[in-house]
Amino acid sequence: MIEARELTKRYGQKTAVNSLSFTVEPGHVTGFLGPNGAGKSTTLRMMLGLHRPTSGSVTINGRPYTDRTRGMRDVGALLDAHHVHGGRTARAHLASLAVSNRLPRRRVDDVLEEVGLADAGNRRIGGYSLGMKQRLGIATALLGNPPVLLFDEPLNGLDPEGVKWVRGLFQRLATEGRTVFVSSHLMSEMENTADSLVVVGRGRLIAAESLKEFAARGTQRSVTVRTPKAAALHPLLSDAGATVETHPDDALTVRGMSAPHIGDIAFRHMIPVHELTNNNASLESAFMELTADSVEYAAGEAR
Ligand SMILES: Nc1ncnc2c1ncn2[C@@H]1O[C@H](COP(=O)(O)OP(=O)(O)OP(=O)(O)O)[C@@H](O)[C@H]1O
Repeated sequence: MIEARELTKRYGQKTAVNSLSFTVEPGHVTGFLGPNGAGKSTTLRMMLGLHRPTSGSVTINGRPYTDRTRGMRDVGALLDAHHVHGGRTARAHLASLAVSNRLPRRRVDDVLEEVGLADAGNRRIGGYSLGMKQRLGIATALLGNPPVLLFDEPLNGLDPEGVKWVRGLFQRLATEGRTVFVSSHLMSEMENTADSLVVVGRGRLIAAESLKEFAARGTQRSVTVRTPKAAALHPLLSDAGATVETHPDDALTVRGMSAPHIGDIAFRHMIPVHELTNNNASLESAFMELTADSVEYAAGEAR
């Protein structure tokens, strides 16, 4: 389990991480989500002891990372897929890590196989695509077979097949009982990857809950109505108190009124309705709404 308590990091006047408290449980893929500059990388670096918190703490299974002696056997991480020596082969890169961390050499072949780089293992990393570098970064994180895994933007640069593979891998690692913490600035990436979320905006915690609970926070529910008489229906709905937006393809987006109520009004005025669809609050809209609030809130503060 990962536990952040009042975790804060300031760089001079800039507060990159602001009193963050959350826990990340084993057995789940937890998404760490926030717009660019929200403080995700800084938080991950503090988890790994690469940055010292200004105040507060973050522990992994009860201890700060810097107290740990088992290194890659305890925690595996992918921070920056580019941060590898391009002149080496992937196999040599992993082998040197295995030696310095006293890991069995066979782990190198195991993880190359696991990430689909077995055939490319003897090629120089400099010639790798971004997607291949991400796979190598994931292989590096897995090398020590650790119970806790941290990934910073691991889906970046992967093609759709690669994204599907990573999702399957993360789910499997979680099913094995590991703690899997994955950052992204895109809700669309997390939607089918994570089952829990820690959402941050401008260094502050916005939410720490399941994906389902997070989606329910979105308030922007709407109904799509398609009718050849959109121009006639629009004022009828507005007069009844709805907020209506017109689209060029005979469609209206209606807020503040239920689908049955809209249907009844149309029926009373003999207006044919070809479509009446509830648009439930999506994760994306919940994310946009909640992070927009955090930006406004933070913009008013001295930072
Ligand atoms: N070494 C540093 N010195 C000064 N400011 C920093 C430093 N590192 C990060 N910051 C600032 O702290 C804030 C948080 O940055 P961080 O990289 O942690 O965000 P992020 O959520 O990972 O963003 P992204 O999705 O863009 O990677 C940003 O405003 C960034 O400019």
